[in-house]
Amino acid sequence: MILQTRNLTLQYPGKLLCCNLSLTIKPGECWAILGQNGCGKTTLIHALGGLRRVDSGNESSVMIAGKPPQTWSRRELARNLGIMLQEEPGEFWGNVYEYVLLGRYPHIKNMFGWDAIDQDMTLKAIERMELTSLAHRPLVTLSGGERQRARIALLLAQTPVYYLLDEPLQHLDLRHQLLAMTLFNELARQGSALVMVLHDISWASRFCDHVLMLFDNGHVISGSTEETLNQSNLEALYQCNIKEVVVNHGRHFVPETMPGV
Ligand SMILES: Nc1ncnc2c1ncn2[C@@H]1O[C@H](COP(=O)(O)OP(=O)(O)OP(=O)(O)O)[C@@H](O)[C@H]1O
Repeated sequence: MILQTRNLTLQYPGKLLCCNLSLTIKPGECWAILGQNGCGKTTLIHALGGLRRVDSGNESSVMIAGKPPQTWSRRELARNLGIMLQEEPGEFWGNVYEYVLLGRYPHIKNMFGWDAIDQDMTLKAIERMELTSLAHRPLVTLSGGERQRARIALLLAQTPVYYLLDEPLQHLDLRHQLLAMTLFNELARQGSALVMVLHDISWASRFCDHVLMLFDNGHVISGSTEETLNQSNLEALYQCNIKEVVVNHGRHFVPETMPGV
C-alpha cells in the first residue's frame, strides 16, 4: 500500500503553497514536513488525508493504494489512515480510557461493540503513553501535554498503516517527546508509514529517514534526510543562520543569528 501525490498543487487566493508535488510514501518510511509558519504544512496534511479535495482536471492528485481517499469507505480508510490534526474539533466528555477506545471504532467486529482485544489494545496504548494512572480521569481535566499523549494513544490503538501527524510533539516535555519519537520510529520499523510536521529539526535529523521542505513560494525540496537536511537548505528554508553540530554521530542544527538583526 502506497500513499502518492501526483502533480499536487495547493493554493489559497493569492498564495501558492506547493506546485506539482509528486511524492511516493511507502510503508516503513518516516517523513518530516518542515517549513516556516504559514508555508502550507497543515494544508498538505489535510490534502494527504483526503480532508481537502484536490483534483487536477479529471484526475485525483492524492492516491492511497491507487484510490483517492474520498472513494474509500470511511471505516476502511480509518483502518488504514490515522490523522492527528493540530487542533481537535469539539470536546470529548468521557474519560481517557473511553477516549482512547475510540481508536478501535473502525475495527469493531460485531454488533456487541468492543471486544476483549479492543480493550486490551486500548490499555496497552494508554500504558505505552504513560497514562495508566490517569485512565479514569475525564479527558477535559488533563493538562495540555497529558492530553496530547492521549491523542497519540488513540492513534496507537487505531493501528493504521499511515499516520499523518500535524505537530505531534506540541505540548510534550522533553522526555515525552523522546517517548513519542521512539514510538513513531518503532511503528515505521514494524511497517507503518509516518508523515509528521515538526518544528524541531533535531528530531527530524535523528528519527526521520525522509524530509519534505516547503518554501514560501510553492517551491519544495524532498528526499532522504541524509541528502536534504543540510545547513544551506535549512538556512534558505528558515531565513536565519544555522549551525550544524555533530554529537555522538548525530547531526543537530542550531539557529545562530537573524540576518540583519
Ligand atoms: N481558508 C483559508 N483561506 C485563505 N488562506 C488560508 C486559509 N487557510 C489557511 N490559509 C493560509 O494558507 C497558508 C498555509 O496555512 P497552513 O495552516 O497550511 O500553514 P502551516 O505551514 O501549517 O503553518 P504553521 O506552522 O503556522 O502551523 C497560511 O498563510 C494561512 O494563513
